[in-house]
Amino acid sequence: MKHFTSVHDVPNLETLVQDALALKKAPYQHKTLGENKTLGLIFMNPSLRTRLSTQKAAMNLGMQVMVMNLDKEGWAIETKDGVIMNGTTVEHIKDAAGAMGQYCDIIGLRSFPKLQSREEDYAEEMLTMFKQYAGVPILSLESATRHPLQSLADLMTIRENAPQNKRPKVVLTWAPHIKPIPQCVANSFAEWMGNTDVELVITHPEGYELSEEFTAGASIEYNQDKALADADFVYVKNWSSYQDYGKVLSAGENWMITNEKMALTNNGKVMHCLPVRRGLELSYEVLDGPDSLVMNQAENRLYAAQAVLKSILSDL
Ligand SMILES: NCCC[C@H](NC(=O)CCC(=O)O)C(=O)O
Ligand SMILES: NC(=O)OP(=O)(O)O
Repeated sequence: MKHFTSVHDVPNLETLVQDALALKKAPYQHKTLGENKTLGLIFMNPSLRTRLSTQKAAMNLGMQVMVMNLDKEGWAIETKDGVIMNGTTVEHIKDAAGAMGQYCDIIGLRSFPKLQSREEDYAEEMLTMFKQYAGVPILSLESATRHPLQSLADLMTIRENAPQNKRPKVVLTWAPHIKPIPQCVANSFAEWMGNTDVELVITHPEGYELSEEFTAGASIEYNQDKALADADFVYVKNWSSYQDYGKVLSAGENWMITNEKMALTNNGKVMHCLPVRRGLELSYEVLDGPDSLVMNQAENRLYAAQAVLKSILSDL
């Protein structure tokens, strides 16, 4: 694999999932593959899981890792092409990415959407410029529109917990939040599910429709109780509106998943990428209950990252 920024970069999805599950059983099998190779992890936004799991994944493969919180520790970055830089930005992304490419064999980038302009966010300016100017493979650590490392870990988790002899019914449900949150985790999850053999139902209040670019093959059900019927997996996530871009349209009373709602499912399991606002997005009882897969997902982040890095290293 060259870059890893979406499911479309994956040459064979089944091989990648199987590889990740195999690495979970034998994490140190390829501990010299990354010898003398350096991974740079660049963060424009906070992270716990992505930062630590990707760093650990690289260490398991024998790589050296450098981490930089570019938003706080670097020079103020300009992303617009052709502007006269007589304001507050100090260096252009072209020069910053180019320089980082001199020190790293692979670069991971986290760059959230600003949720001001849909056109700007969905153009994936930062990610695209890194690809263009770093001159090395780029690994998305969550970009403006997608979170592919999370989606791979989620797919592993579904494979490990799927019912026997049944095409799993997966429900992606919108959850309440107090502030505008990106669509990227939901976009990416829907897109990955669309590339595998599951029945995907997406449920949310009207106005929260995701871009159809990501939801091909999914059905939309505005009634959450109806959507939950017979579900094997309930993936909980808040997102702000794509149509009325970046807006919170409703408080979403009665949308939080509780044990009572889970009773509508087929002994369904609950998933969330974390971090989660307990008691707002998802109830304590469900998160702490026997059907929660959130720690399973967090664990799988390590092997998802390791499988992706292994694939990129093999093609360097
Ligand atoms: N990397 C995982 C999710 C990141 C982000 N969550 C957040 O921004 C949470 C912020 C808060 O709860 O204040 C999201 O949902 O897209
Ligand atoms: N799930 C996830 O990406 O978590 P972090 O934002 O903490 O990396």
